[in-house]
Amino acid sequence: MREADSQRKAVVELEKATLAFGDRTLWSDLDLIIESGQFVAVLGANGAGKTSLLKVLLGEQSLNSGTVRIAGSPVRRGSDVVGYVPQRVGIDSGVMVKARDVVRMGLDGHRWGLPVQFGAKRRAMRRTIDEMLAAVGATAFADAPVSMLSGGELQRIRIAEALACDPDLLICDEPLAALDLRHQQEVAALIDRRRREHDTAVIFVTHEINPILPYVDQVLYLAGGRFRLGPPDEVMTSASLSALYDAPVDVISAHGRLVVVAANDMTAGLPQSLDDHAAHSGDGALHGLHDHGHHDPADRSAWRR
Ligand SMILES: Nc1ncnc2c1ncn2[C@@H]1O[C@H](COP(=O)(O)OP(=O)(O)OP(=O)(O)O)[C@@H](O)[C@H]1O
Repeated sequence: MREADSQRKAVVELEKATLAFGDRTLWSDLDLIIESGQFVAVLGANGAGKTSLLKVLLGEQSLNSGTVRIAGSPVRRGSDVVGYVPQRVGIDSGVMVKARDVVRMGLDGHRWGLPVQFGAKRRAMRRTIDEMLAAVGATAFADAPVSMLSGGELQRIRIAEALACDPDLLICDEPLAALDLRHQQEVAALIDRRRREHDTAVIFVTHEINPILPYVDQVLYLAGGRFRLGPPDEVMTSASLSALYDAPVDVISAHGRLVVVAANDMTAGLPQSLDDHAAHSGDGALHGLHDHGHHDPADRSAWRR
């Protein structure tokens, strides 16, 4: 048990949540509680409903049934208790927009055109922005135009923007996409540090779980209208994923990582194509996982419900 467990609060509360488009159910009867400081990874093939789940939490998508609450209140768009790192890496802005301007935007609910601040207010805002930039290791390029930044630098700025309003919940939609391994690890560690130091709850959609596995408390694995939810060492097993897909899936431990593999001919009849997963790793592996050496099962068990 972590020290602060007694003070943990439920940041996300999904109860019997169901989302369907037409006659296609993405997930149903989903009960998910994410407490402050908890890190939840959402996995699943293309089209499994991961981004749609995030949209529900952002107030952009209604449930067909069930309820969703964030920090004890019904969800609403633009809530400042929620920080969002979107899927796309680019920033649609003029070449002259500086990295620090993007973070400043995060302080104002993601709107451009803050009223001009003077005197003490201006200095306080500048200090806050400097702190956010320092926290994500972006001081060196704070005044660079965002159009000049690398993918990894830009993603740091996006995270600083999302964290600028000190949210209770950080929603990340594939923030590691397009980053090289070193930057994936750095960004993952950065998010982990933030949730530990500020008790920020994190929900993190990813196709590449290796860089975050050391930090994940729970995995929500979506497939074919069903899901598995629990600590990684319970969800990411051959038995668990075979049951989820209703087909043979092997979870193999290799070189300190887990790799999830499906037979090539098993996709027929499955509710979701496993080929989609294979496409991400290029060799039939569904997901590369996970360095057991970093895990602390006793720590994670605190999150079991
Ligand atoms: N508003 C909508 N109306 C109808 N269908 C939708 C709508 N939004 C999403 N879908 C469908 O729901 C499915 C799930 O989409 P979603 O974006 O949540 O998948 P995902 O798991 O995030 O996929 P990916 O890994 O490709 O990003 C897709 O088949 C998508 O076309």
